[in-house]
Amino acid sequence: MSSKSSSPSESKPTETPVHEVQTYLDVQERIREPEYHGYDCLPVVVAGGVNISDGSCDARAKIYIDYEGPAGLPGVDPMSSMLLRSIMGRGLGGLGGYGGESARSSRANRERRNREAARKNREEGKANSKLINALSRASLSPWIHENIKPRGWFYEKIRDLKFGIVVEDEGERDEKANKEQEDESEGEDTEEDKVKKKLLQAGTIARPNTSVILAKAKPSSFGKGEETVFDPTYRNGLEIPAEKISFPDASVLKKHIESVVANNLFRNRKKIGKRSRSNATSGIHVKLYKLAVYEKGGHFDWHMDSTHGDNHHATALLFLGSKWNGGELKLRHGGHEFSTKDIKDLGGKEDVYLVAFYTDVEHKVEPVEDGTRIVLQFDVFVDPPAEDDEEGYDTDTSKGPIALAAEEADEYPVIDGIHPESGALEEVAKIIEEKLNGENQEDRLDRIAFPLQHLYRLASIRPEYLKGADAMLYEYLSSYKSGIFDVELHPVLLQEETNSAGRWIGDDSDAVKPQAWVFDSEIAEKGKRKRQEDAADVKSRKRARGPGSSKTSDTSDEDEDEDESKNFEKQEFHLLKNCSLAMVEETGYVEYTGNEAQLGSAKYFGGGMFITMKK
Ligand SMILES: O=C(O)CCC(=O)C(=O)O
Ligand SMILES: [Fe+2]
Repeated sequence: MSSKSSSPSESKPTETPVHEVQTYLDVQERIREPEYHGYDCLPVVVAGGVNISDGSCDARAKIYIDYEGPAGLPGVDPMSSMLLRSIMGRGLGGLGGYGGESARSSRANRERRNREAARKNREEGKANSKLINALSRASLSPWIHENIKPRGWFYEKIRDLKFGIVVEDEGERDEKANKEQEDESEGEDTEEDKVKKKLLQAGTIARPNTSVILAKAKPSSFGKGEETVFDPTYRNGLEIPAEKISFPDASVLKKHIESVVANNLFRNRKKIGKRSRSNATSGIHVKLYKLAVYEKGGHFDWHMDSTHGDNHHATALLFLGSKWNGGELKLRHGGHEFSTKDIKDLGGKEDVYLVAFYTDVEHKVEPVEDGTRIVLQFDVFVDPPAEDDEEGYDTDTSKGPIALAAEEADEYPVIDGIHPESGALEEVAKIIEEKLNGENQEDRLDRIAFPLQHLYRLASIRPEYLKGADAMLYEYLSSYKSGIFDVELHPVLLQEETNSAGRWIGDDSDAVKPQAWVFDSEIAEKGKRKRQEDAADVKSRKRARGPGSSKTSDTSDEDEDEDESKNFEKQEFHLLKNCSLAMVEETGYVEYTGNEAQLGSAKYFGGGMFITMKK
């Protein structure tokens, strides 16, 4: 949704607006581009049964969509997602279907197939909603908040921590500017430059000097699609970049944030299992990004934060002890919501608060009613495992702290009521095992998949970078029964096929309901084959390829042989309501990112977890 006001709870459009359809058309263009194929995504096409590339159909799997949703989850209107609106708005629960359907099929054929699919869905819906339900309950909080209480040991340590703003000496500035113009010099400050800079004291963590800060803060930009823009109707705030903020020693503060974030949001990182408070090498490090200031009327509408590296996975906000009213921070993810309004005393004088969340969690700052709201924003980076160091992160998934914590749900921090329900993970694994390796050989699936709950940069869809519930499920399923499953991660593009009016292709007839299919990466394969044309021999190009062949982009002959042995004829993809994957192609979901434009490799992608039985 491109309009800032069309959040799930705020609007329920009845028609699909044209600009949203345009986004989908853009996506369809993207998937056809050769560069896109280079990304090696598995395009999961939710369509009218028609292959977008040539109208043929090569469906190999059923897609199940969480229609009813698990009972008891705080609801986000399912109509909020364009994709789900299109599919669910027609009152079809647990969509699914068999076989292929060509664009040229007759209407009668389609109707018959639809009736048949609907009947099968009803029969199977019950069984499949069990998996979707269990997956939804295997959930982890995507955020944490901590009141750094006055009189607490840590508050005492940081309350008087001073900081300053680096400014150039006013008198020297013109002279320097002239000199720079003459020299045309750019880059690092010389020793001489540094001398010319001075530090303005900006107060302490508990008592920031508002007037000094306001005098030096500049208007904040934000990323809208591929542009970085200023638009006070979307974001009206001021900021001072990290380079201009100087702490004599911020190590205690940073270590604390690192340890809180590590122990809650990244429990699968190195040494976290030890749960040592003083552990500074938790595999997480934070870097100050900026100081943000909102005065009366200041606000920032819904967005996800832009990322500053493939290993940048969370944002930590330290609310300084200035006084303000309003300006609540709202967070939402996967149907869960949180608001700082519920935190007593936030905005109370000298109170310090910490809120941290994964970068793909949508958030907004409501208008400040009065006072000045001052926040230090930190980027949270996950240290990549050292290349030659297998112990760089916890590879022993059988004892992974997330898996352990999930088994012992009581021990896991329960935040805002979101926590893994004990038993939910085991239930997920059991259902998957039954589907892949059940007694009745005929009914066995070759592969089963579900979406990752978080969004990632393309390069970050890797086991060691998984966030929250994704990390937990990956660990659990990889180690289930000493490793009976192969668990693969793939970027996934969910795609809806509509015509320019936003109608399903073939939607001219009441009888024709949308069918949902998972396609294998045939489209990607075509692009890949084209690239290989010059190099590869004709024979190998003509060979039929299985869907498993999409998992690497640099396919060698050896890989091809291996890929061909994998033939996933029967697969299922289970799509959860409110999952980021279902929303990722909404205009509003990806176009409004944090502080800068989201370009190239910094774009968010959805992913899926694909499970097969180990051979
Ligand atoms: O100040 C806040 O609470 C959050 C600001 C924010 O979301 C941002 O600057 O990206
Ligand atoms: Fe943000």
